[in-house]
Amino acid sequence: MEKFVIQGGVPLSGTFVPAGNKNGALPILAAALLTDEEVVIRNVPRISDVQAQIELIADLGARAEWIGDNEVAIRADGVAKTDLDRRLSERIRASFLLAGPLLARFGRAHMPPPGGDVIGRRRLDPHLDAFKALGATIEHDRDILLTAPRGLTACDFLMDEPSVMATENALMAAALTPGSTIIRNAASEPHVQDLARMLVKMGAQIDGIGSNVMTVHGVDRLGGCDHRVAPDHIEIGSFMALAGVTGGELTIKDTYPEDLRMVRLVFARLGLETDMRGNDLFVPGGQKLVITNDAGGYQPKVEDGPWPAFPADLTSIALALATQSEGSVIIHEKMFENRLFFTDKLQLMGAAITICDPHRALVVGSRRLRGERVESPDIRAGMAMLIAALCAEGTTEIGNIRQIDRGYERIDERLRALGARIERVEDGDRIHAH
Ligand SMILES: CC(=O)N[C@H]1[C@@H](OP(=O)(O)OP(=O)(O)OC[C@H]2O[C@@H](n3ccc(=O)[nH]c3=O)[C@H](O)[C@@H]2O)O[C@H](CO)[C@@H](O)[C@@H]1O
Ligand SMILES: C=C(OP(=O)(O)O)C(=O)O
Repeated sequence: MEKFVIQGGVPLSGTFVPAGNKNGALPILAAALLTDEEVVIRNVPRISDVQAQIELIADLGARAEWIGDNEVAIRADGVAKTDLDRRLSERIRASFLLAGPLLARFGRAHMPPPGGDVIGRRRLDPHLDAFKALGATIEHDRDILLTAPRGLTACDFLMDEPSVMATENALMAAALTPGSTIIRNAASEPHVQDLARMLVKMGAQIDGIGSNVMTVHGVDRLGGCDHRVAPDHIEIGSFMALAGVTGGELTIKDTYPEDLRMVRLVFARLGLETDMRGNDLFVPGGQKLVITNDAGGYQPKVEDGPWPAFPADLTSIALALATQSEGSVIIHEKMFENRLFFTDKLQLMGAAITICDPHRALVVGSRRLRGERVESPDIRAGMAMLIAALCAEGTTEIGNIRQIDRGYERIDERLRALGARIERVEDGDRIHAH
């Protein structure tokens, strides 16, 4: 096991190029199973979740390999089975994204339970409802067996919640189902939009990309394509907060400004001002972070929600940022039951955080943090601890950093390039982590 050892107190400054979107690359890789032609995918983040997805696809019999530092080529003309490897499936949540393509192309998918962040129950019902609406038969024990021996049928269905991955599974299945499928109450996150754009390149026609009603005009055969994954707005938000709490001046290159509007609005409310310079995002250095109250001087809140609301994966990062902002704010994690259960680690470092209920935390900011030994339970909690450690006094050790490596490419190397004092070391002396 490895850990990070961080010396806090150094401003993070310089120019940063964000990686491709983790949650965009994972469905885009899965979509390559929809065709027997070659698919080339660029700007793929080199993270462990992507590696697991590539291994899952290769295990099915497809050719799937890195052809460059961040480029992957997949040719699924040799798929020999539709049963996912159990050990690989339980490593990532995104393994379940192989269900839609396998069901649509081969009429069958045997899905072991997926893995992923343990931040809530993470129901799969919206996926199964979509497959059922498309005409699949479902046998659900611990594993899920999906079959459609006579193929899928275009339909008009309403999701009971705008599930991101269920929308992506439905999009992929419908793209290879002749006829017009309407997906209502669909998710519209940037990665859902990016997947839809790729499916259009492969030969599907999709109306309503970016809205909550999409009509997929599916076909009986999809072609290969060459697709570049959009930049990761969650990583960009993470580095905005890293610069903000350390007082650094940071330029983040080649963003998609439309994907950053809500992040910038909420972070500005927490006192972090940023400017767009074309597609580059500029974080001025030395900002004094002050929380803006609601009109009338009332206490503000930050709450997550389906796009275009504030993204759930930045809730932990917003909470860490808020510990450094003068004032107080309620952080309301509405979508996941357990995401906030990491805040005890920040409290141990000196943050003034009160858990009001499982979904809400009151943060009273501008407390000086001190280095501690902590352990990360999930990807974004790990990033929150990195944010806290980089602005704390003294030394912090963060254990279980494989969680951070799941979602952030070469994070220590890229932080050092901005001036951070961070080392990746063997966690020989098991830290008495909190
Ligand atoms: C691999 C991948 O892409 N993972 C992302 C994907 O997970 P995933 O697709 O699994 O997440 P879902 O969008 O299905 O739902 C996330 C959670 O929010 C709840 N929910 C959802 C919609 C709603 O209106 N109300 C509500 O409470 C769900 O019950 C679930 O508990 O989307 C999540 C929400 O953006 C992100 O945190 C994950 O990083
Ligand atoms: C929750 C996340 O990932 P996953 O759904 O893959 O667990 C995340 O990317 O923050």
